[in-house]
Amino acid sequence: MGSGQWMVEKRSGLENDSFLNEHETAPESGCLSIIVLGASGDLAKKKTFPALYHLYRQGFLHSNEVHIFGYARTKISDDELRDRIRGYLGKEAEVVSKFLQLIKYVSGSYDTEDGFQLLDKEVLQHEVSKNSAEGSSRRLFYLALPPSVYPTVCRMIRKCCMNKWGLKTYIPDWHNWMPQYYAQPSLDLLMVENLHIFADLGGWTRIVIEKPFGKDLESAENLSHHIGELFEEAQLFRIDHYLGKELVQNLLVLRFANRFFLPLWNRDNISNVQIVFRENFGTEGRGGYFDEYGIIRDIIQNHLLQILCLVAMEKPVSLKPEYIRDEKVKVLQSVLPIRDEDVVLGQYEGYRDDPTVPDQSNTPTFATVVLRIHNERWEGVPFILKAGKALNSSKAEIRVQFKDVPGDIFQCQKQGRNEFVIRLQPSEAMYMKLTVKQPGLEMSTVQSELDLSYMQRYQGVPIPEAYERLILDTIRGDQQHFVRRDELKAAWEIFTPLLHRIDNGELKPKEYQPGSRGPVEADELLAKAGYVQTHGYIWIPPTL
Ligand SMILES: NC(=O)C1=CN([C@@H]2O[C@H](COP(=O)(O)OP(=O)(O)OC[C@H]3O[C@@H](n4cnc5c(N)ncnc54)[C@H](OP(=O)(O)O)[C@@H]3O)[C@@H](O)[C@H]2O)C=CC1
Ligand SMILES: O=C1O[C@H](COP(=O)(O)O)[C@@H](O)[C@H](O)[C@H]1O
Repeated sequence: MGSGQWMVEKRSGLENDSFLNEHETAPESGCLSIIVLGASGDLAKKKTFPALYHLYRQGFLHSNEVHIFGYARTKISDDELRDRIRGYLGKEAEVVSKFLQLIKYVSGSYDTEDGFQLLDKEVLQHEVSKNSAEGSSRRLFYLALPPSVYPTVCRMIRKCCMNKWGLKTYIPDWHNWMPQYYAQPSLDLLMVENLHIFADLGGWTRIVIEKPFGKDLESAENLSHHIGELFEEAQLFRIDHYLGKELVQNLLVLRFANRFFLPLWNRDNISNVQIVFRENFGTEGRGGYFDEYGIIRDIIQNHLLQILCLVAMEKPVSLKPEYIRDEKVKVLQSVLPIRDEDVVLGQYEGYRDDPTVPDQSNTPTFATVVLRIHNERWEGVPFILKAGKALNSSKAEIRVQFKDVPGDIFQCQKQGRNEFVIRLQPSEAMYMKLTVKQPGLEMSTVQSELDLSYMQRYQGVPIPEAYERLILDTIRGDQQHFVRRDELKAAWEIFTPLLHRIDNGELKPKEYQPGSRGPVEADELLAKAGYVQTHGYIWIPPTL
């Protein structure tokens, strides 16, 4: 169904976005308003606005149809907001200043209607100024806010700021008894003899929510329930920015578009899988936030678990977002309860010196957790999720270690196992550690690698920032790389019992030196889980 047409159909409720998704016909034009709530904050400044800038610079956002609104309580002018974010954009002064002109700032509270009514008025004014066909305007709300205010903010958006469905043009007789514009919920008023009439003019309202989505199963479910009463799932984009990273997006291609991985990707061949996140700095100014959450909620329950899903899931029926997310949910539901002996927690020395962190804090800044998947493909293969702050390096990678070669006639086992490593950052790469003949006259073996280093192989090809890609997906209505409600629930089901035990002080983190590998017990757990470290071989990212 194309833009500008009316449709009369028997239907039970308002399902505009789901309907469009189902038919995949949402037009990609029309007035677009992007509203960044929490515009004065850290994420907005460092990630959201720069991502929007890059989309603009590359021509994905057009100045003739897009306008960006910042909203927060802080009382600043448009120019003050622009000055705050200017330094985080780019070096092309002219493009930057054109982009900044698209931004307007509205100040208001998060829990009263007047601010949101003002915001709505500004957005509407922009839509009218662009001669947007009534009903075709698109409103994207990005919640760069602490989760505590999500419920009230969502309520306010629902009440005051939904995309307007213009009726005047299309039902000339009706506008005499209706206000000129109707927000979506009012469409129920259009029920005539059990027929609902609605416009499919490509307009929508979508909400992007930042993690953390709750603190445990119960709080996450409450949040989902609350927001679910206001918006349909198809309107909700729960962002996990690791899903926007280039090599995370490559996982399904690697696994399902390459014949040689298909027969190997299972318990018969793979000994263990490690998914690792390391940062060489501490909580740095975010101690207050971090202490409430800890490394499991901050990194493992979301970023690393999402990666585990993509590594372990079965092939989806097709690339339709719902098929992919169905498979992810199945993997999560197959994860066995976590055993205490499969966990090592750490806290770096000096973490509690931060004045915003309580002196007695039990919050882990490091954790290794071994997950076990109870299904035909993965029974017996440990998935080791490891994350830590203030370690000796910064990187994120997936390391798939294969089993020993049976009947080792070269006696090369001591040199190390085959590994397939996907390096997410820095220096995106994937390499396969394999044993080869040492070049020369002797018949001896050595570990080497097949290396696909992106910087070398794709010279001059820019790798988009995760947020850039995910915001574009939101505008396009593609939910493949966003977390669905049941996925979130299944993820919390895995970690909630462990988190409660940590919160209650039943499990204590071990102290480790900043700049170290973390607690030594973590390496012992790795060895116990079956990981065999290769000695004497180090992969070095190639330089140009
Ligand atoms: N910063 C980061 O790198 C990352 C952040 N996130 C998530 O993104 C969201 C935003 O993060 P971030 O920008 O760091 O957060 P901030 O603490 O900077 O908060 C954003 C804005 O929200 C308002 N705000 C802050 N505290 C409160 C409060 N208690 N009640 C109401 N409003 C408040 C402030 O605006 P004002 O007072 O002007 O209204 C502030 O500028 C969070 O959910 C966070 O977990 C996710 C990944 C990374
Ligand atoms: O979500 C988060 O991610 C960052 C790390 O993101 P990256 O893209 O730089 O790897 C982490 O520092 C932060 O604690 C966490 O909230």
